[in-house]
Amino acid sequence: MTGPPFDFAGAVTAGGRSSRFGSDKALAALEGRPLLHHVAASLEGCPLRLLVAPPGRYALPGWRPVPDTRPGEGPLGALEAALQAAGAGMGPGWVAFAGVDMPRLTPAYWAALAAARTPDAQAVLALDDAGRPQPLAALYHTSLLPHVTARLDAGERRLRAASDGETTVLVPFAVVRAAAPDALRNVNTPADLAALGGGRQ
Ligand SMILES: Nc1nc2c(ncn2[C@@H]2O[C@H](COP(=O)(O)OP(=O)(O)OP(=O)(O)O)[C@@H](O)[C@H]2O)c(=O)[nH]1
Ligand SMILES: [Mg+2]
Repeated sequence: MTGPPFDFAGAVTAGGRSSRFGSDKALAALEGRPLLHHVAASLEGCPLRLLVAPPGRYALPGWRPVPDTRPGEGPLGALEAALQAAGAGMGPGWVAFAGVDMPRLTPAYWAALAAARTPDAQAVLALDDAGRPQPLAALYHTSLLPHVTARLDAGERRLRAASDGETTVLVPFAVVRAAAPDALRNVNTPADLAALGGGRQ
């Protein structure tokens, strides 16, 4: 699947341990393709595509491998690596940052988030059906990098600490659902994958 041309970089983070899944969930199959490919397909329209993962673990044609700045420290560290690489690769701008375990993300989902950007915004997060912001399928601006680095240096590891309220735009679930009904489905366990119709590879 090829998406529309986007004006933001895409970054997939795939450096986790898949401890709840029990084997590498990036490679688990859904509809004959690994989860990694599903997520990447939603971002094929990005002019710069970044895969934040341990060097050599995956090969994804057209995607630039980016090592973690803080290997094994979690997705906030991966966001730091993605913002750094995006800034170096394209200058200041927006980055669509996605977990490898969100196979129902689509170009329409990213377009809906992009349409919600405001001039002062530094992050755009979707709300789920319970009103919770979703930081693992969100847009972040490269101007957040110093803040992310400072939080990491202070010991923070929660991805939701990446942005603060004042410059974060929240997209209502109704808008998300209209664009991509299952976009926020997340695979943490084999049961999550089975619920989407997939199985372990
Ligand atoms: N690059 C990078 N990605 C990470 C890291 N830790 C987690 N992730 C990714 O962040 C996303 C969400 O993390 P989780 O759902 O907790 O995935 P996980 O850590 O592999 O799984 P669990 O071990 O079951 O928590 C997934 O895409 C992971 O691959 C890390 O240290 N580096
Ligand atoms: Mg984890």
